[in-house]
Amino acid sequence: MISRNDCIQMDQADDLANLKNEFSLPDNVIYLDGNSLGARPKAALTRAQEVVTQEWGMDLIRSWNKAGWFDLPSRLGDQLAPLIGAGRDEVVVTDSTSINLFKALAAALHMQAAQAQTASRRVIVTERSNFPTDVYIAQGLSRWLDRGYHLRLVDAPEDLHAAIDRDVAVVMLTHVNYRSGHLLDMKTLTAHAHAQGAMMIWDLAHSAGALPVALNDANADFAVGCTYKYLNGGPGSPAFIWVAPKHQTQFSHPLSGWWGHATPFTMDPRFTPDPGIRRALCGTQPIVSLAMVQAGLDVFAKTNIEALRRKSLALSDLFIELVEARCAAHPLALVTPRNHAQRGSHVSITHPQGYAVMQALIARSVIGDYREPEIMRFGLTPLYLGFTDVWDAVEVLRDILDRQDFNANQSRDAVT
Ligand SMILES: Cc1ncc(COP(=O)(O)O)c(C=O)c1O
Ligand SMILES: Nc1ccccc1C(=O)C[C@H](N)C(=O)O
Repeated sequence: MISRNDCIQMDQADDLANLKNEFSLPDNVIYLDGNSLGARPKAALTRAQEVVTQEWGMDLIRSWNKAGWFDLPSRLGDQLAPLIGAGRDEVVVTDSTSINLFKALAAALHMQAAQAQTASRRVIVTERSNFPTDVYIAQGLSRWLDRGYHLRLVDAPEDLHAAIDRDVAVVMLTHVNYRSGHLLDMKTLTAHAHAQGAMMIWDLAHSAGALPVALNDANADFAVGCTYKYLNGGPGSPAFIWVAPKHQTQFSHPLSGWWGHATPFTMDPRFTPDPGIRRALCGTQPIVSLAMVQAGLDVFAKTNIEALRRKSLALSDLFIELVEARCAAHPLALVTPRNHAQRGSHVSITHPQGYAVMQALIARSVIGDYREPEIMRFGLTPLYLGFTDVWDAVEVLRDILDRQDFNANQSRDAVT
């Protein structure tokens, strides 16, 4: 069995170990929640100071031009694009994932309704276990359109193929499931959706910055995702939206605000969409928060996503192996697939007292989170975690379980 010393040696041999220095993390905390809120890049503080004191404080309104605030959604989109297999002028960083999904779904339904072969289709396919906001947005939009659109909720990844048939207008899937950590095969599912005449939207919330994504190669239609998880943009930092180049001129969504206009400062009462990806914008962006996204993205310029993926899988393999070996006496069950091709960058494990056990871990500075039902989630973020951290985290888990050192009557916080 792997020892702590082995882990120390693995850290010493790890080319990516230095990247941890790019982040500010409290001493003695083992942070296993980068899948929900990424750690703070050190550069974020300097950047925030610059934006607040110089750009806002001194340059005031001039910063929309001088500091490039107005172009920031596109500049950051271009910087993010290579991480998701997209090109220049294909991505903007803006709004929230929920809102971007609304735009993408509205645009996809609109495009399908405009084609004779697909106009009568009314089914939107997603997974029942998708992150609830995705399901809610699709339900909300369907209700609002009032044209009979409805969701087909699929219960298991292996049932997706059969559920995507010729009644389907749009398939809307999350690449890595927030709860199970299950990674879907983007290329195969996209090809199948297209073969059935459906359009394909991917939510990359748990894959952007966590593993290589190849949107153009997979021939996907639209994608959205957030920047506050593996991209380390900060709490509530704006999300992104990608529109395949071939769809950009038809991409039309109902949130046609002035930032999506071709010439916003002509103040024309008629809406003429920007010819390119900026038509996906709506209105004024939270510049201070948006500026932090750059600090997160800059870290990726110092490494590459393939190397990060290799380390992420090595960390999650180690975590699974150690939990199974050291906590074998306890009622734990692995939810996340063992197969690398089906695993994202977090590992989910159930325990009947999952919430209480997670609170006990957090009290001992091993920070993960909890999702219903009974799931403890552990994010294995290769940018700032080492192999010894994994060993130490499992040791704390073992100790808590062996000594039953958790409070089964633990009351729930608002955020779990
Ligand atoms: C798959 C997925 N989509 C969307 C979201 C969140 O969307 P929003 O940032 O709009 O709250 C999350 C997590 O919060 C998520 O896991
Ligand atoms: N945005 C948040 C705000 C508060 C608490 C959690 C989140 C998350 O991002 C949850 C995450 N999407 C999840 O996979 O559970």
